[in-house]
Amino acid sequence: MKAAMTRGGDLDRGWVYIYFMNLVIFAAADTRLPNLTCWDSMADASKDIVDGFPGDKKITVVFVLGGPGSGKGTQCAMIVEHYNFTHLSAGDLLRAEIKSGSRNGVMIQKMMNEGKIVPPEVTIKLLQRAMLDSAHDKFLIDGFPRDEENRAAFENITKIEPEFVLYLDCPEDELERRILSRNQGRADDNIETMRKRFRVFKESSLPVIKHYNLKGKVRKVDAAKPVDEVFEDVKKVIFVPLIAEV
Ligand SMILES: Nc1ncnc2c1ncn2[C@@H]1O[C@H](COP(=O)(O)OP(=O)(O)OP(=O)(O)O)[C@@H](O)[C@H]1O
Ligand SMILES: O=c1ccn([C@@H]2O[C@H](COP(=O)(O)O)[C@@H](O)[C@H]2O)c(=O)[nH]1
Repeated sequence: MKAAMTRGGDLDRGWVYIYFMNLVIFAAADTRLPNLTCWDSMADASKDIVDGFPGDKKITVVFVLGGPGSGKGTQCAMIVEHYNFTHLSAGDLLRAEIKSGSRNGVMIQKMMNEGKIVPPEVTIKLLQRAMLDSAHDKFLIDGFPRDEENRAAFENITKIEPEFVLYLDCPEDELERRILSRNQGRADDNIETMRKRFRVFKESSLPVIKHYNLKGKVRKVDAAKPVDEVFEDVKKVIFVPLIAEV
């Protein structure tokens, strides 16, 4: 009897064990639910980088490329005063991402400090969000795409090809002089990082310019001249024949 009771007790304990194990499994499944939801919402969050642009709105993009300090930001600011364009600087968007404390911030900061190019999925997502948030349909995209990987990814994801590329051509010694006297507190404006950035420009960004040149899409300007003279060339040679002044 005692043995039977014990066996019975063992059986009871067995059922209790199974019951609790089931509870644990259900509870575990339950705690996984928010994770699954989180994955779903992550998929949603990344949706905007894979779906191109909504509607039939025609988006006009001009890429503005040139070495570090060639005057991309300066010329873009002048262009938006005269033409109906919105200026998006890839570098500024990345710096804002660092400041926002996002989980990519540390990685972006490290890449920038070394003059390296941030992975396309990060930069394209920021650009695409900025374009979607804007009511505009004409964009000057400054400092992007920095390499062939970024160029191909941008075209594949957004289905946008630039109208043309504004290439600000400037020799290295002038770029160095400008960067070292810019005085905006940028961590990458020092001689060592500047040289790395220039090397990356030659090795990775020039092939992008060559790619578009083969398609007849590059408008090159001598950016070593004084600011106003560069703008005269930008204006007369490039924008006037193509786009009406506002
Ligand atoms: N044509 C020019 N002549 C002399 N100085 C210039 C000229 N254009 C811009 N600068 C100056 O050179 C510095 C770099 O210019 P800017 O920030 O416009 O270059 P950038 O190409 O946007 O640089 P980065 O790629 O590093 O962001 C600034 O201090 C700016 O005032
Ligand atoms: O498409 C881009 C643009 C920029 N970066 C990184 O940012 C720095 C600074 O860019 P600026 O255009 O000079 O403001 C650049 O050296 C890269 O490290 C990038 O990775 N991708």
